[in-house]
Amino acid sequence: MFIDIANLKKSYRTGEVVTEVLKGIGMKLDKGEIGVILGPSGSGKSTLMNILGGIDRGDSGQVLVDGIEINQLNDGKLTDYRRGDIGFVFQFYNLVPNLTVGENIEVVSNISKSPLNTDEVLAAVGMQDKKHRFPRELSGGEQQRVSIARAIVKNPKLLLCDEPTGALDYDTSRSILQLLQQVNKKYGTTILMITHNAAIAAMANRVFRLRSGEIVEETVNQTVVPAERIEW
Ligand SMILES: Nc1ncnc2c1ncn2[C@@H]1O[C@H](COP(=O)(O)OP(=O)(O)OP(=O)(O)O)[C@@H](O)[C@H]1O
Repeated sequence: MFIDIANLKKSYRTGEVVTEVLKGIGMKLDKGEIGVILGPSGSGKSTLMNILGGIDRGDSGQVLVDGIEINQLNDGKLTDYRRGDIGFVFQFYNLVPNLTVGENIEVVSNISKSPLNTDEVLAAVGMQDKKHRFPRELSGGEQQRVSIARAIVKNPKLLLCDEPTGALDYDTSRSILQLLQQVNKKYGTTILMITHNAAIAAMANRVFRLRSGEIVEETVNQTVVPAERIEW
């Protein structure tokens, strides 16, 4: 099992008030699979993703990723894990505005242990012709393609996507989802994606429904639907 989470709990304290955000989460995902986390606003999706990505820590429970118990790593090791093993894609692309597309990718590949080739990755996301453009000269969908290229150039073990199509129109969203499925096939990258959109669940191997900090339903899709055939 590539991701194996058991009884994960997380609370936040604001002044005197303690809010239990994750109440004993258990979930598993195999290597090379696509997982989708569905759930309403405030259900704990980003908190779970942040713990898996080494941005935050759980209070208790097990978070095994590729055999590493990340909840037990010291700060330095957790940073290495986050930098080396995890690719992030967010709703807003967070590209560096005064760097070109190629440079945005190279700042990551330059500090990676075994990066993929920048031109190869740009070709994989269909952006090879825009290498010398600046982010402001690109559409939202194109910027998201670049942010996916930047996430995969380090050849991450796990790609975490938080509402990757949240800011995009229908057709562009579908092309980005298609791209994520292609990345999953081409590089064998395990992908975990947060979304509000239940229709997107059809493209995943496993679907986890989160409500108030608990997984209330897990579905295994026997047939994974290609993103270009998903409609909503
Ligand atoms: N750093 C923090 N300090 C205090 N409370 C927090 C913190 N981060 C998250 N929370 C609270 O934890 C709960 C879950 O937040 P989280 O961002 O994980 O939800 P979400 O499912 O991702 O929501 P959304 O879909 O709106 O992004 C919310 O009630 C939020 O206010």
